[in-house]
Amino acid sequence: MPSSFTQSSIGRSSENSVFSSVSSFAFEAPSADRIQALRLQLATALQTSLDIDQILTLLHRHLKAYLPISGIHYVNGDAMIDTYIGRSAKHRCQYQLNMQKQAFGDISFVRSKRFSEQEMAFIESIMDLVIFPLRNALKYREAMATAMIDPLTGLNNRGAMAITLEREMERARRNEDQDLSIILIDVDHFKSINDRYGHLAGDDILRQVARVIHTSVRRCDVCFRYGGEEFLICLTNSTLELARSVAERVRLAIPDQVKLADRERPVTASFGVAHYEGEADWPALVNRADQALFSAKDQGRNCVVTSLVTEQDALSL
Ligand SMILES: Nc1nc2c(ncn2[C@@H]2O[C@H](COP(=O)(O)OP(=O)(O)OP(=O)(O)O)[C@@H](O)[C@H]2O)c(=O)[nH]1
Repeated sequence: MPSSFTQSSIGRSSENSVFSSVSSFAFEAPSADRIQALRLQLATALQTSLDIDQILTLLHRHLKAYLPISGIHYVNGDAMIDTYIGRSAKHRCQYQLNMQKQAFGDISFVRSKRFSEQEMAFIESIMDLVIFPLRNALKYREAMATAMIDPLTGLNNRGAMAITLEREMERARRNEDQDLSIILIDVDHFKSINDRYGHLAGDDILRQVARVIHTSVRRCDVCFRYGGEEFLICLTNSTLELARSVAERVRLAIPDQVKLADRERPVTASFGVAHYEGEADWPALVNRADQALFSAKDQGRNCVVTSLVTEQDALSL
């Protein structure tokens, strides 16, 4: 842990400089012993979590025992975080969190009554305990996001896919009338593209295909690189017919938008589509899409095949 952190690295926002000189209710500054006890409790509690909302909730809970506050607002533009714990209110006391020239966002304490200088001094006496857990939580969040992204295409990777499919299948199970479909996509004759144009050109084709897939679906649909030259789209609230029409749209867009250097031959892909029918786990659902994809390859490639579940199949799911 860097030891150079000082109180001055918490920048109190200038907008808080307008405060009434007399607090609208009596705030009795805790004794040095009580502050010491709070610091110990807080330090112990805040280091139990790497979740930003949970850290703020713990901070809110501990502070409330000493100082009446309605809520805590935390904003970090770089990390795209804007989160509120508790209730919003008119007055705020805001701090910029900085450590070793790095910014970790702005934190505001809010309530309906103005904060006095004494109260702000009290808040500042514990603020150094907040910055380390928040910094660790931000780093953890960033690491998790990186671990879920395929570096070549920028799409979500297979690990993220397993988590998403399990979550969406669970949701569809809970809400029985909610549809869920997936599309498995495999670039046709990709080995020959690599062989003829080289591996780097092959990589470029994969990036272009990923872009076409990503831009052809709704914002709520999630796209993954399943592996090699295979991609998967998870379509929430989508029937088999809707998923089929999306697959058809992507199928037509690929040869239109993906370009090989010499433009001699179009790049195409084959598609397998499956609707969730109560499978026990995600590999069972992907396996049905894979069988449909296999049929698409067998039927000459550059086509969409949907997986139809017979009554007999449904019984064995
Ligand atoms: N450039 C590049 N190639 C990859 C990557 N991952 C897998 N491949 C190649 O993708 C090719 C896939 O070939 P096959 O599985 O034979 O499939 P295909 O040639 O597309 O044939 P069909 O699927 O039957 O149309 C292999 O040559 C792999 O080496 C990658 O990240 N970049």
